[in-house]
Amino acid sequence: MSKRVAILTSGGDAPGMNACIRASIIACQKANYTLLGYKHGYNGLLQQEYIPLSLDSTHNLIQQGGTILHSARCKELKSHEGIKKAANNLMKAEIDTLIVIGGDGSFRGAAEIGKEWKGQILGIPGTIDNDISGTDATIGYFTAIDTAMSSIDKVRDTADAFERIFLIEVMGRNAGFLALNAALSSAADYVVVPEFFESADKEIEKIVTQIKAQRALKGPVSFIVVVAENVWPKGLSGLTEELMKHDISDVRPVTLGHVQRGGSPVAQDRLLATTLGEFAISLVGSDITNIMVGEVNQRPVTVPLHKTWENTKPLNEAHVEAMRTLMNERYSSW
Ligand SMILES: Nc1ncnc2c1ncn2[C@@H]1O[C@H](COP(=O)(O)OP(=O)(O)O)[C@@H](O)[C@H]1O
Ligand SMILES: O=P(O)(O)OC[C@H]1O[C@](O)(COP(=O)(O)O)[C@@H](O)[C@@H]1O
Repeated sequence: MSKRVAILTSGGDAPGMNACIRASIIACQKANYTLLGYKHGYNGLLQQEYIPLSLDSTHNLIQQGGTILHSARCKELKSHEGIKKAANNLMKAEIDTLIVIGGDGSFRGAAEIGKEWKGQILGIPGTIDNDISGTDATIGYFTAIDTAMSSIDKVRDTADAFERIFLIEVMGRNAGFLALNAALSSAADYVVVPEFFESADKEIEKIVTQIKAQRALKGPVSFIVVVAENVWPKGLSGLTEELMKHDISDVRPVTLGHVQRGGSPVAQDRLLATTLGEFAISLVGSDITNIMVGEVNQRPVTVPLHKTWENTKPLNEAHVEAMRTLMNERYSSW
């Protein structure tokens, strides 16, 4: 039976969102569903700002970063009036299924809409932070690791030339996935992640121990500390001040910033986005609702929306072990 499906991208944009939209368009066309795209995240839903999405939109889309539907954060949806308006607009537009590509905040919004609207709601995880429980990875995460890694490689060149200490801030909101994996893949010397951060005092002792031990062994060489955002009190300037108190100066801070959200998606993000987009459309019309589609051990799964934020996703254990041996505790036994 023909269905009217609406899709939107919400919260921080992530490379691969377009690949997911493309897969959804093609799968809808094959199933003979009408697909509409709400623009500007939930703002478009509240303003009834939508466009038809057809095969005309899919050409050269898989490789484009950002999102052709645009994204936004939407304060109004956090109020009960906003939720009611969204539900009402979905009813007026005769939508059967709403697909939300976004992070945990966007899923909270979707779950609230689900309390007021009887249609089907499907979430697809799209965020560079990878901080969503129930899926091994989120769309955009792999590209962001790559972008951060190649930026750190470049900083390493000048760090080596001057034998300097660099502090590099990586995004991730309140999670350390991006920082840890960018640090491991760029052979950084130390990484500060929220999952293991106890206090600035304890952490600074560990960092200084590693820097001094490394220098005692090798002489003046470069040292790269990757720091997850929102962890160190007063950020990189706070950490620079702490290092100066330990007689470590000539430190340079680098904040990678929003460059980490851009760029053409790498193959892993395109594959994840494509399979999740196709899988979501295969569920349209079923009685599965208020769920996120995800991937665990390379298989598609469905997860109740509330579990995506209620459960905390742990860092990969093997990555944590590698972090200890190769970075944070490398010189502990010297
Ligand atoms: N508790 C909530 N109730 C309703 N809507 C929410 C809630 N939390 C977030 N949202 C909506 O989702 C949008 C995106 O959330 P945000 O946390 O900024 O990004 P992300 O989805 O990437 O985590 C918010 O701007 C808001 O419109
Ligand atoms: O784009 P803004 O509003 O500056 O937000 C920055 C935040 O967005 C992100 O890039 C992505 O986070 P979300 O996917 O949760 O929106 C975070 O890593 C960062 O903390």
